Amino acid sequence: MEHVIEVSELTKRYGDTTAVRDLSFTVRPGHVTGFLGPNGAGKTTTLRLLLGLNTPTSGTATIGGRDFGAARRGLHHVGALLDAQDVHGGRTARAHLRALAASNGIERRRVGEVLDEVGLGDVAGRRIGGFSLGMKQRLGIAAALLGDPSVLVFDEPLNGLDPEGVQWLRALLRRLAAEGRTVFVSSHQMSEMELCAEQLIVIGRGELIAAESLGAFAARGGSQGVRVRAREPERLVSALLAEGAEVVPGEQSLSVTGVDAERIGELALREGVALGELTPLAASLEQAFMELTADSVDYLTGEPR
Ligand SMILES: Nc1ncnc2c1ncn2[C@@H]1O[C@H](COP(=O)(O)OP(=O)(O)OP(=O)(O)O)[C@@H](O)[C@H]1O
Repeated sequence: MEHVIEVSELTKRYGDTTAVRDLSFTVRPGHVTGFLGPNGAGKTTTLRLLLGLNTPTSGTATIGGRDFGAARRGLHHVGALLDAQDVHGGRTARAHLRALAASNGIERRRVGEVLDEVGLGDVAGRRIGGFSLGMKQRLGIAAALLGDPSVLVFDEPLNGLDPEGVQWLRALLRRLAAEGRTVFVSSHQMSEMELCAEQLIVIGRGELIAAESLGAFAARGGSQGVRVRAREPERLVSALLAEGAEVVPGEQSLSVTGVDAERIGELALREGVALGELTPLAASLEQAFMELTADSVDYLTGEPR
């Protein structure tokens, strides 16, 4: 319970705009949970409410059963990265982290440890103003890790990282979760999440679309049929059509829908047709995400839908 993020009937309105609407979900420790939604879906708003940086219009967002803003338990409990650009450019990376450590009662030696952890050890004495976005993301992650917290909240942390940086961060997120921490990471791109998140919270227009495992989410995309390759397919095609399947011949293979792979295998055996390939085609996570959020890739208006 100590590490659980609980959002309950959360609503945030800005004037006529409802950024988050009656949102409820739970994030548990032990695995990476991806927080997905198209631009403007309300992810940043939700994370700011969770961290006590804004006040909800109604509902609650708690960490470990308590309102994080009011509890003020600091970097030891929750480490967060919201906006990597929001740092004092005149300071060096080391000075920035030392100041944070001092104001949070964290030992100085942690500064060196987290700088090495995020790969900034060699540039610790350089001014942050000269850092690339990717380096600032790494610095923001170092700051979040400073207090060795049990809960980590990152808003779009993969933004600006190069491919090596993306791989590094995915591995770090997975490791932090495997250590038993709660790791909640937002992104507007499914492709960023599918290689590291095990659980997904998907929102659109401020409302919950899905809260489930990656596997369950992928299954929503449905089947895209079965690819079949056979040297002499004519008899198999007749048998498939007789079963009510739809068969679309391609250059090298057949695309079969309406009959599953197991039944196609049985029919091929019965007809004495040798198969070179029998591949059920699953819809990609990206497709499932696009389909489910298709109605929400629009900016919010004050008008009721
Ligand atoms: N301070 C604010 N005042 C007015 N409207 C706001 C404010 N903050 C957010 N909004 C609006 O609330 C909606 C949700 O924004 P939010 O930044 O939370 O979305 P997001 O999912 O994080 O999007 P992105 O991926 O683009 O960062 C948007 O329509 C945004 O314009």
